[in-house]
Amino acid sequence: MPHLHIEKFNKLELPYEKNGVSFNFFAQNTKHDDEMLISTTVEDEDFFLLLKDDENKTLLKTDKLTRPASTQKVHNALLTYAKEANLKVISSNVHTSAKNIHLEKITALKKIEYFADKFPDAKNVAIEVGFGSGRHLLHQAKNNPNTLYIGIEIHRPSIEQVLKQINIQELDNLLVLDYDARLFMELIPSNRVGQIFVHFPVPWDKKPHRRVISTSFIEEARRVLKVGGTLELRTDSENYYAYSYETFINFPKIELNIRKNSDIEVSSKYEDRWKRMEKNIYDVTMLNDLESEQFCIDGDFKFSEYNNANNKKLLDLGGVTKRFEGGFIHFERTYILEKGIMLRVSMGSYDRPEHLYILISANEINYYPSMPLKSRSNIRAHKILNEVLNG
Ligand SMILES: C[S@@+](CC[C@H](N)C(=O)[O-])C[C@H]1O[C@@H](n2cnc3c(N)ncnc32)[C@H](O)[C@@H]1O
Repeated sequence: MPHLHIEKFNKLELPYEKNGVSFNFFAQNTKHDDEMLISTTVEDEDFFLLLKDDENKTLLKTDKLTRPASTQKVHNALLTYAKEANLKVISSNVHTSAKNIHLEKITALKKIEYFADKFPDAKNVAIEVGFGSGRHLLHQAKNNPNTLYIGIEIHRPSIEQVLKQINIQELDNLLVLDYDARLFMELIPSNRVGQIFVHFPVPWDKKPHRRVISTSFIEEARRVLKVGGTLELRTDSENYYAYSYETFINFPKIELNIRKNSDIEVSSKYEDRWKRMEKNIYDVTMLNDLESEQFCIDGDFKFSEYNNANNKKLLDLGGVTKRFEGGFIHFERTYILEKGIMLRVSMGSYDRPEHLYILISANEINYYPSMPLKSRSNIRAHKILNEVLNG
C-alpha cells in the first residue's frame, strides 16, 4: 500500500487545494491520539489519508476503508500533502515516475454506484468473483464478445493489471468493480445473469464467515441467474469443496454437477501452481432452474431531524453494538472534527457487513464518502442508527 514515513507531521490550514487535490478536514481518533484522518478529494473522489505513529516514525498512507481504486490518485494526494506541508520524508514507496498510459484512459473501472443506479441492460451478462490475475476473465471476454463480463475483485494490484490488459486488448465487453462481491449480489436484478464464476476463492479456513460461498450467496445467485444459468465454483481446497458441497446440498431442491480434475479452457496462475503440486481440483456447478420474482427493497438512508444537543454524547458509542434479526450495527471508532464528530461503523448482515463513516455536524448527518448499499440488512441497520442518534 502506498505510504510515506515522515519525520514530523505538520498540519496544513484546511481546506487547502493544490494541483487538483483538495484536503478538506482533519478527523482525530478520540481513543488514539496518534491516529488522525485527512479528508481528501481527487477528481471528485473522496477518501481519507491516514496518519499514524509507527515505531518512532510517523506513517502517512491511505485509509483502507475509503481508498480509491486508482493508486495514481493516492500517490498524487500523498505527494501533494507532503510537499505543501513541508514534510520531511524518511522513506517512501510512492513513485513520482511517469504515469502508466494504460491506466490513464480507464473506462472499464466502474464504481458501485454505476451498478446501483442502473444495472447494465446487456442481454448476456456473466460475472467473475475474485478474478486475481484475470487470465480466465480476459479469456472469456475475448472469446465471447456478445456477453458483458463484470469482474469483481478487492485486490488493487490485480485490478490494475486487468485494466491494463483491457486497454491493450481493446476489450469493450468487460467492466471491473472494486468491491466485495458478496455485497454486490444484492444489486443485481433477478434472472439477469448467465454465469457466475468463483474460481479458487480464498479458503478462509480460520475465518469461514469471510468465504464467498455461503447460504446467502447461493440464494442470491439463484435469484440473479437466468433459468439455465450456472454458478461455477472451482477450488483446490478439499475443505472448501466439502464445506461448499454441504452448503449447496442443504437447499431443499438443487441441481449440481460435480467434477474432479477436469481441465477448463484456460488455466489460472493459481491453478498452474496447484497442478505443479499435483493437488486435486474440484468443480461444483449449480444449474439454476428457478424463475425468481423481481425484488424491490423498500426504505432509504435519510436521517431524521437531528438534535445536535447530543453531539458529544455520541462519542460514548465507540465499541457499542446493536443487533437485530439477521444483522447488526457496530460503532467501531469515534473521531472529533473541527465542526462536529465522525463515527466509523460496520453494519448490515453478519456474513457481509459494510464499513462506513458517518459525519455529524451541527445540523446535518451524512454517510462518508458514500451511502451504504441498498440491502435489506443495511436499511434495517440504518433505522437503528437513526434511533440511536436521536435517542
Ligand atoms: C486465491 S485468488 C484466485 C484468483 C483467480 N480466480 C485465480 O484463479 O487465479 C482469490 C481472489 O479472490 C479475491 N477475493 C476474495 N474475497 C473476495 C470478495 N469478497 N469479493 C471479491 N473478490 C474477492 C482475492 O482478492 C483474490 O484475488
